[in-house]
Amino acid sequence: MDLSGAKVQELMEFGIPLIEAPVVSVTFTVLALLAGTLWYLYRPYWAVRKVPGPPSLPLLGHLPLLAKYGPDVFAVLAKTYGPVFRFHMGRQPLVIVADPELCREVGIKKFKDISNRSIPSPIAASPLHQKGLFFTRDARWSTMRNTILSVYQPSHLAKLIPTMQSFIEAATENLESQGDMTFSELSLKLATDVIGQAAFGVDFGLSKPKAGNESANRMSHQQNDIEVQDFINQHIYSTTQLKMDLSGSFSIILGLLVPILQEPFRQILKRIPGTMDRKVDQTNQNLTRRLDGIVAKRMKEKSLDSKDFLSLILRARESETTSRNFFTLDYISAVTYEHLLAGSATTSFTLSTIIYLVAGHPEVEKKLLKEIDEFGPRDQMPTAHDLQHNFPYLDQVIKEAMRFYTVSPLVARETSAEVKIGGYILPKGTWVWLALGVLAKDPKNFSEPDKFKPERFDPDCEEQKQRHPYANSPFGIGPRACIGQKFSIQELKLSMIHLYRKYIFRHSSDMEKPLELDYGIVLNFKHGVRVRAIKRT
Ligand code: HEM
Repeated sequence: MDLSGAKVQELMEFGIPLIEAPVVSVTFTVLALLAGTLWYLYRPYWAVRKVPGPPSLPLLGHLPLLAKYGPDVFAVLAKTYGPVFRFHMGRQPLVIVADPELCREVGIKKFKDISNRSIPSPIAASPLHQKGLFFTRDARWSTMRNTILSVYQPSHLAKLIPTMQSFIEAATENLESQGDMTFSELSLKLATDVIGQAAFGVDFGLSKPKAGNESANRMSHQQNDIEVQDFINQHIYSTTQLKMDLSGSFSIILGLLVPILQEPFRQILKRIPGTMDRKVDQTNQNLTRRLDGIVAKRMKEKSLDSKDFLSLILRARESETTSRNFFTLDYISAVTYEHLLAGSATTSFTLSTIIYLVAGHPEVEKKLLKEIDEFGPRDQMPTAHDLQHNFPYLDQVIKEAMRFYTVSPLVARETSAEVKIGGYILPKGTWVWLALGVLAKDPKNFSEPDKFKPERFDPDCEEQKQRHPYANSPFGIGPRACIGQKFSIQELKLSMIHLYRKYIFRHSSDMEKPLELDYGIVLNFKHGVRVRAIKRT
C-alpha cells in the first residue's frame, strides 16, 4: 500500500488503522487455511446433516460416546434417534441402519447402488487386507465372488466333512484330563487348522495334542511348529491390529481423525524403528511374502488335483479369461489369507459362545444331549443331509447363540450413487452401516432379548412366525452376505455333535459373568471362555 502523507493523515483522523500488505496477505492465508480445514472436517458431515444424530466433537466425532457405552452405543442411539441415524467415527460420519426392513432395502432392494464396502482406516493402512473379497469393489468384486462361489458348491462342502471331523476328533481327545481350560483358545486353534487345511491344503497342526515320542519325526515337527507358530503369530498380530477404536497404530488413529494424513504418515512411520506402524508393516510384508510363496509354488505344481480352496480357485481361474485377468497372484494370496482370517476368528468365537451359553443353561443342555444321543451310535459320522435336516434343536441353539453374541455386529457398505433410505437422501460415497447387533437385541422381534432361549427359533413358535425375516442376520444380507456361511455352520454342527457325544461343560470358577468382550473388526473375548470338560459315560 503506497499512501501519500496527506492521505495517511486523513485516514488516521477517521480512526482507520493502517494495515501493511504482508499483514493482509498473511491474514488472508490464515483465513483461507482455516476455511479449508473447516471444509475438510465438515464436508462429510454436511452431506448427511439431515440424518439425525447427537452433537459431535470436531475431529473426535462420537468416539467419546463409543468409549462411554461400548458397542451398546448403537442401541442407545437407535432408541433416541430412530432406525436411521448418524454416528461419527472421528471425522467420518456413518449412517447407521438399525431396522430389518431398511437393512433389506440396503442389502437387497437397492444393492445396485450400495454394492461396495466402505474402507475403514485400519484397512486403508493394510494393502494385504484390502485385496481380499471383503473390500474389493465393483466389477472386480463380482468376478472374484463368482469364481469363489463355484468352490462353495454343496457337493464340495460335503466332501470336507471327513477332514473337518478328523481335526475335531484329534483336537478334543481327553479334554476331561485338562481340568479348567480356556476353551476359546482351543477352538481358535481348531478353527485355524480346519480352515488352513480347507483353504491352503496345509495342516498347521495347532490343535492336535502333541504326541512327541518318535524322535525321528520330532526334529522336523519342531521345525514345522516354529514356522507355523510364527506364521500364525504374525496372522494374529496383523489381525488384532485392525482396531476400530483409538488403540491402533498412530497412522490408523490419524486415519480416523484426519484421513488425508494417514498414508503420508504411514509411509514415514513405517521407516522409523520401534513404531507400531513399522511392526504392522513388517508383519504384513512377511505374511504377504509367505502367502505369495505358497501360491506361486501351487501354481507351478502341474497337477492341481487337491481339493483345497487355493487349488480350486487356481483351477477355476484357469478356465476363464476374465477371472484370470482379475485374479492375479496378489489377489489370490489375499483371498486365501482372508479365508484364514474370516474363517477362524468368527467360527471359533461362535463355537466358544455356544459352549459358554449351553454350560449356563442346563435345560438347553438336556434337550440338546437328547437330540444328539437319539441320532445314532456315537461313532456314526453325520452326512451333509443329516446336518441339514436331523438336528433341528441344534439349529435353534446355534441361531440363538449367534443372535445373543453377534460376532460381526456392524456391516460396512458405501453408496456408489445417490440413494434414498428411510426417507433420507444419501449422496454418492455415503458410508452406510447395517447394525446387525442392534437388530438382534430388538425387543420388537425378540421378547426378553437378554435371555438365551433357543426355542424362540422353533419354526412352530409364534415369535418365529411373526418375526421379520432379516431380524437375525449374523451372516449379513443379500448378494454381499458371508460366503463362508455354510462352511462355518457345517463346522459348528460337526464340532457340537462330537463334543456333546463325549462331554458336558461347566464354567470354571474363574470364568467372569457376564462374558467380557473386546471390539475389533469382529468381537473377541477379553479373557476367554474358561470351562471344565466332564466326560460322559
Ligand atoms: C460364524 C462364522 C461367520 C460369521 C458370523 C460371518 C459373518 C460375516 C458377515 C456379517 C459378513 C458381511 C456380510 C454382509 O456384508 O452382508 C461376512 C462376509 C464375509 N465372510 Fe464371513 N462369517 C463367518 C465365517 C466365515 C468363513 C468360515 C469364511 C470363509 C471360509 C468367511 C468369509 C467371508 C468373506 C470372504 C466375506 C466377504 C464377502 C463379500 O464381501 O463378498 N466367513 N461374514
